[in-house]
Amino acid sequence: MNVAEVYILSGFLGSGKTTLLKRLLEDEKKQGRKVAVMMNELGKVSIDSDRVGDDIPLKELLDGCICCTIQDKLEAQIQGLLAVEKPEVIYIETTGAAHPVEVLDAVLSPLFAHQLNVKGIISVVDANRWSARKTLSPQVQQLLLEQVRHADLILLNKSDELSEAEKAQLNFEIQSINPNALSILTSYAKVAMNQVRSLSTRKKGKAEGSHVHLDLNLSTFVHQFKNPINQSDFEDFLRTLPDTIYRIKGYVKFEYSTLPYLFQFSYGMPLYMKEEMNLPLNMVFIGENVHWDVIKEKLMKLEKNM
Ligand SMILES: Nc1nc2c(ncn2[C@@H]2O[C@H](COP(=O)(O)OP(=O)(O)OP(=O)(O)O)[C@@H](O)[C@H]2O)c(=O)[nH]1
Repeated sequence: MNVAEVYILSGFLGSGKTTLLKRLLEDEKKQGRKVAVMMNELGKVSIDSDRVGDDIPLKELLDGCICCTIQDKLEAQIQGLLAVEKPEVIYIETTGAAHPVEVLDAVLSPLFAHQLNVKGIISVVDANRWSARKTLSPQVQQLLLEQVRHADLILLNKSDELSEAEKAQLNFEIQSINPNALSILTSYAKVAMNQVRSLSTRKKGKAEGSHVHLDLNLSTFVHQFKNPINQSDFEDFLRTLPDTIYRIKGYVKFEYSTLPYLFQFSYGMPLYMKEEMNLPLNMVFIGENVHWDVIKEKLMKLEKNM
């Protein structure tokens, strides 16, 4: 089965994400890999898509932000890409207003989680905007913070506009918020490609037989059920989960039904929707500092109890 690498480019409006994307695509051209790019803009017309070469399939996710209104559309588009274009790598340039957890959530569908290897979230920080962030609304300040906190690689961009003292101060501030990520001072997003490509090599805590990605801060875990389970045992299991599991979604079959349910769990709230057909019983988890091997053990026990 083809597994496509996925890079998520995050960062506030105007921070330099497209500049970075252009660099990454130039490098891909040299490597000769098959690339797909997904972009989304807040408006109807995307200017940035003109900057991508003709030979790269581009799916634009207009009419909204990846994180809120168009999750289903994104899911269908990725599925289409995987089936038709079979890219080796997918770059997702998120809107500057996107929250990294929501983006990761939108990207990972239980329908194709096994076909994607999410290498990491690269956040581009606009150095001047960061320094002046106290003048922004509390919501925007929080978003900037989250984009730093959840990143695996942080580019402190537009450093050409900073003095040496300001550079040191910025680096110090960012590293104290996210000591796990590599942070690099850049000008026009000029980053050494090996620092981008080596993101996955810093994985840790991989559970046996499972797919764990992004182990630095946010991490994801995919479990495949082989059998139906008991619903009340499943709900007991949910109650034992750490509150650093932000999101679960996937298909699960209960003993009383021949068809699966789409299960959604967001910040403690479970939701079930009955499906009309049989689907692979994959369940995707997104969390922070979670011992996935413990979760996996509990999930396997649910199946054994049957
Ligand atoms: N001085 C300076 N300007 C930069 C740097 N990086 C990018 N820019 C400029 O900043 C502007 C925004 O860069 P983009 O790459 O389009 O930023 P973006 O994050 O994709 O912007 P949105 O698509 O609006 O979210 C452009 O005019 C870039 O040329 C840098 O390191 N220094």
